[in-house]
Amino acid sequence: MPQIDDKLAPIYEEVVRRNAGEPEFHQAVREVLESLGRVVAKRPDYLEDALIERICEPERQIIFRVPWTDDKGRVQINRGFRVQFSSAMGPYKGGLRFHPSVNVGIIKFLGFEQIFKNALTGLPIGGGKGGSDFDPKGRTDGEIMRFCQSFMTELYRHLGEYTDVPAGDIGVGAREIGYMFGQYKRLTNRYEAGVLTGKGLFYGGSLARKEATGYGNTYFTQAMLKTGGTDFDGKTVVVSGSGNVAIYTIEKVQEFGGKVIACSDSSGYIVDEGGIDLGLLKEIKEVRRGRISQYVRMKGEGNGAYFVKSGEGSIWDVACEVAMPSATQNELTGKDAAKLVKNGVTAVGEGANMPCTPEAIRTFQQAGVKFGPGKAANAGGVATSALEMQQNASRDRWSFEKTEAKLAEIMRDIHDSCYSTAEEFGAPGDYVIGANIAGFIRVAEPMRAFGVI
Ligand SMILES: NC(=O)C1=CN([C@@H]2O[C@H](COP(=O)(O)OP(=O)(O)OC[C@H]3O[C@@H](n4cnc5c(N)ncnc54)[C@H](O)[C@@H]3O)[C@@H](O)[C@H]2O)C=CC1
Ligand SMILES: O=C(O)CCC(=O)C(=O)O
Repeated sequence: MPQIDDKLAPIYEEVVRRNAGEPEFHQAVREVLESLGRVVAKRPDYLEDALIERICEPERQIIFRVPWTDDKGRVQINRGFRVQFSSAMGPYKGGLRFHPSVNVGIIKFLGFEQIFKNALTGLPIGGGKGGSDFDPKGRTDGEIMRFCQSFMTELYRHLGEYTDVPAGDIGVGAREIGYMFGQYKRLTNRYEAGVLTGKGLFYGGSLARKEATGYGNTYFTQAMLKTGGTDFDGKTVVVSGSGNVAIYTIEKVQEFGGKVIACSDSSGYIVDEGGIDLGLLKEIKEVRRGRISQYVRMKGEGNGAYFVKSGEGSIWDVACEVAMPSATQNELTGKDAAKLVKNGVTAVGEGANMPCTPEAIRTFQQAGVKFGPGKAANAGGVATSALEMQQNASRDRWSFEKTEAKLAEIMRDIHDSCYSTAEEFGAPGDYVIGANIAGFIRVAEPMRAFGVI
């Protein structure tokens, strides 16, 4: 297991002590601190003024009650969160997650990752994350609307285009952003378009934001493949998940000539050896909001597609050359990684946040698999959110082509800065170290300029 430098180990111990029972947050902090040993060896001044300790402590954490009424007239209670982690680079920026597994530790890990990810984009956005333990599964539009309105009725006072700008994440897409924007507008009596991103195209949303995270991961992974003189063309690819990130990863990989043969949801995974039919997948997931097993039923018997129920196998048992985990944290374990390596995987691009466990990352890196960590590889979503903010601030609207071209350029820049930073700090080819160090330096500099705050 990689070690934390002696000078940084007490910081990690204090994070664990102060944030007891939050293993995902510990995991995210540990990975960054493991990388930073190389930085403080060269630049011991970064140890001054508790700068690293301050990065590990959120600027503000908000936890609130969200009461709402279901369709049967019963009052339901959920818990809402917003962790405003770092405003060193700009207003807090990061998504909202609605999922029953949400707790403060999950939101803190996501907010912490977001600081470095947002810094890597080179755009002026700080790091934050929020959400609720609300489960949207099986809820009607009316229930979703009442929940979103209640959630925003508390959260609105902490937001603003210069303060904190949320967007979507798991369980939060254009429908939820629409309800929340409507309630924000009503409560504040302000048409403040830049307060949320991922908005619908009729009221200030950006073209290509919906596609951006999946497309961005595909651009990043393509850049990694190119360092080995290859690309997606003709490669077999597995993408976990079947939500926003997964769908638009599949779309771009197919455009680049790759063949995506499997995807999943929390009920299980499907394999289609002929290549996923994206039109059918979108119909099931974006229109019907259905389960992934419907793919096999709708495709019809004898068409080479099959479904494996959750618990009866893992999507990572499916052999592929490129793996793009795009569902949730710690979904790909050391055992899964060993299986993928045995089956010939050559590159992994993380679409989700922290989908690979530390053991999985180690297994990939030791086997020489090119590994793109989420905070770099999936930064295209938040980068395009920042482009949405630019369009809102200038009352402008860019074409899909212009926005995607900027996204592609940002992803190439992120790739190149991770690659060159890893080399500079003596770890060539290690994108984890490259991303952590490049992101850290960008945040550390303004923090020092601001003094002890
Ligand atoms: N939406 C965005 O722009 C960005 C999202 N991400 C990350 O990408 C991942 C996916 O997010 P979205 O596609 O936006 O969410 P989504 O809600 O559209 O889709 C999530 C997908 O993951 C699956 N999933 C969730 N929990 C699971 C579990 N425990 N086991 C198996 N499958 C599970 C769901 O069934 C669904 O297919 C998350 O880790 C999110 O934090 C990262 C950067 C930006
Ligand atoms: O677009 C955004 O502001 C947030 C995207 C996000 O939540 C993420 O990058 O994980």
